[in-house]
Amino acid sequence: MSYDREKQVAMDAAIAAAKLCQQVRQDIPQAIEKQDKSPVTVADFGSQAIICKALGEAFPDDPVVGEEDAAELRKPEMAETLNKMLGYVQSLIPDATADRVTDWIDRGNGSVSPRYWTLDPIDGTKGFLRQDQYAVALALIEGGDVKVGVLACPAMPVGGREPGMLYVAVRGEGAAMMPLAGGELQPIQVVSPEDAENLRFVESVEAAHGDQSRQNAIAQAAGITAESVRVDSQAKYGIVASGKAALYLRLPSPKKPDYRENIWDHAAGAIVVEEAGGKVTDMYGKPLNFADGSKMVNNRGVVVSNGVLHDRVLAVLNR
Ligand SMILES: Nc1ncnc2c1ncn2[C@@H]1O[C@H](COP(=O)(O)OS(=O)(=O)O)[C@@H](OP(=O)(O)O)[C@H]1O
Ligand SMILES: [Mg+2]
Ligand SMILES: [Mg+2]
Ligand SMILES: [Mg+2]
Repeated sequence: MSYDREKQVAMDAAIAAAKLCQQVRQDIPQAIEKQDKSPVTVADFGSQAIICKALGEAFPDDPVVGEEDAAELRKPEMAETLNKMLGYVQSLIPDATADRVTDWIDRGNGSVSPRYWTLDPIDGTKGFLRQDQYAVALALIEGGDVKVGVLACPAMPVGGREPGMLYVAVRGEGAAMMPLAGGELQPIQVVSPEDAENLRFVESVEAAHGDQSRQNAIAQAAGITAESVRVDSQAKYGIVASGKAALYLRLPSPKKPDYRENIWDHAAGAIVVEEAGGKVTDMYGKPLNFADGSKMVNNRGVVVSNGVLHDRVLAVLNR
């Protein structure tokens, strides 16, 4: 079956959401604290609204499993935030209203199903707030297999031009990237073992999201001598997929041994790397499970590589 329409709708929606995010970021957004103490901004909500609206119109039967929901925003004390967010959405969708945007956001409260989308409207909210990297991440999953993935990375450097790169993949069709400012999709490939300059590894900026000392020790033992490059969000998957790094390691934080990864933090990135010729598993070599729920309860950590390095990294990790 062809996923041309899914790919196009997902790309257009992610590009529109990325525009909103960049507009919000120019105005120096405020962080709102969620119940789990993690930050969210009007851009996270606006991005989810725009993408869920587009998916709802194009694929009304598809559930969307998104990170955010509008319950807090509907509270009277959040009226100012809601209004601010609405203003940004209206710059792209003039007939948006407060009721409509909150409904669009809540389309993201769907459940994992035989066919569903998963959405992280801003992955790397902390990076977004720091003016560093972040990604709008959207993936279509069917029968537990990711079929389409789109990653918009509005802050990704694009040699000499306005920053912003879009990465996209369809199962069986390869991966490609395109500057967000416009241009053609260009096929991408993971790095080959001969390309010593790009045999570096990437990890999260936030120390609490992984185990940086172990990540560095494992990468060294697997033969990567250069220091890690720390990047926020699924931009790390885009960097591996486009051959700018050979490895992305995300090992469980010793401080949060019970943390389980969310599907929306990995699905889009995973297909982009796989279709660029790389490999993605958990730290024990198990495939990431997108079939059972919004958390990958039976996976621990994530190993993303150019493929060639993968077995060596797993061997070092599990010896
Ligand atoms: N303890 C712990 N362990 C692992 N992962 C965690 C943890 N806490 C949060 N998160 C998730 O990390 C998402 C941000 O991605 P990164 O960690 O790759 O980027 S960053 O460098 O930390 O910004 C972040 O995604 P967003 O909430 O979309 O920003 C979280 O879902
Ligand atoms: Mg978050
Ligand atoms: Mg995330
Ligand atoms: Mg997020």
